[in-house]
Amino acid sequence: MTRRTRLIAALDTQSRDQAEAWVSAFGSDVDAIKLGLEFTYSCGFDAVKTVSAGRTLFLDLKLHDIPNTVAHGLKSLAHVQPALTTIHAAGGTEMISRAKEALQEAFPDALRRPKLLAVTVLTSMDAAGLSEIGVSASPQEQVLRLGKLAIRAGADGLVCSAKEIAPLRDALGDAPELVVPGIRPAGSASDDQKRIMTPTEAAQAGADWIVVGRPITRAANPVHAARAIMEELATA
Ligand SMILES: O=C(O)c1cc(=O)[nH]c(=O)n1[C@@H]1O[C@H](COP(=O)(O)O)[C@@H](O)[C@H]1O
Repeated sequence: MTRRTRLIAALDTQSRDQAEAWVSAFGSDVDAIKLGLEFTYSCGFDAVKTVSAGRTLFLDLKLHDIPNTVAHGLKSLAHVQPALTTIHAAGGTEMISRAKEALQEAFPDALRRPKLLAVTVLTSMDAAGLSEIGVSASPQEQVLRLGKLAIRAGADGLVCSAKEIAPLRDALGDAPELVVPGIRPAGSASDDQKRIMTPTEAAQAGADWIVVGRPITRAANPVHAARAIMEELATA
């Protein structure tokens, strides 16, 4: 199956002005924007709505709580209208299925319903980090375990690193939306990311979306950095 891998720019900032400036500078140089907990906690939901108006929004709040709390939290997203939103797969089957039901109730029109993405193992974790929290499985084994559980429970897609795309596709097929952070163009700093790959590698492995933050937002020219990644994706 041929898929076009699309670029999500992660606008991790506490400044509404900065986020607005990036969004207007990018134009069509990115396919979607991501606003996460840094922006939402600092600037609030009204700012999320204003900054994302007219754009495809990935609202990344990574909910992880008891099923009832997660379900009610998601129901209140009806006024924001993201295209994608996140919960942690480690919340388990009941949390994920209640999350899905909540989105179905809050967005009765399936075409306007946000896709529910389950975060598997954060791309900032490696085997040592997993072992520290009592998980003896490798990152790949743990991503597969959580990914299968999440899709069975009703998630529409998964957040994983590019290293796990091939085994996830083998296990789950083409349908789940795979959203891939931990992306670093060749030669850029890895920062706090541990499981990283380049845009080309992620596209060739079959990512639906890549999520890129600092390599764009901290570049001397964020628009040029975004454009270079789009060009890399187009020729991958
Ligand atoms: O859910 C995410 O988007 C996410 C999951 C994950 O495992 N790793 C990860 O880095 N992210 C997000 O992807 C973005 C990556 O940012 P950079 O490391 O600056 O490119 C950040 O906004 C993270 O919150």
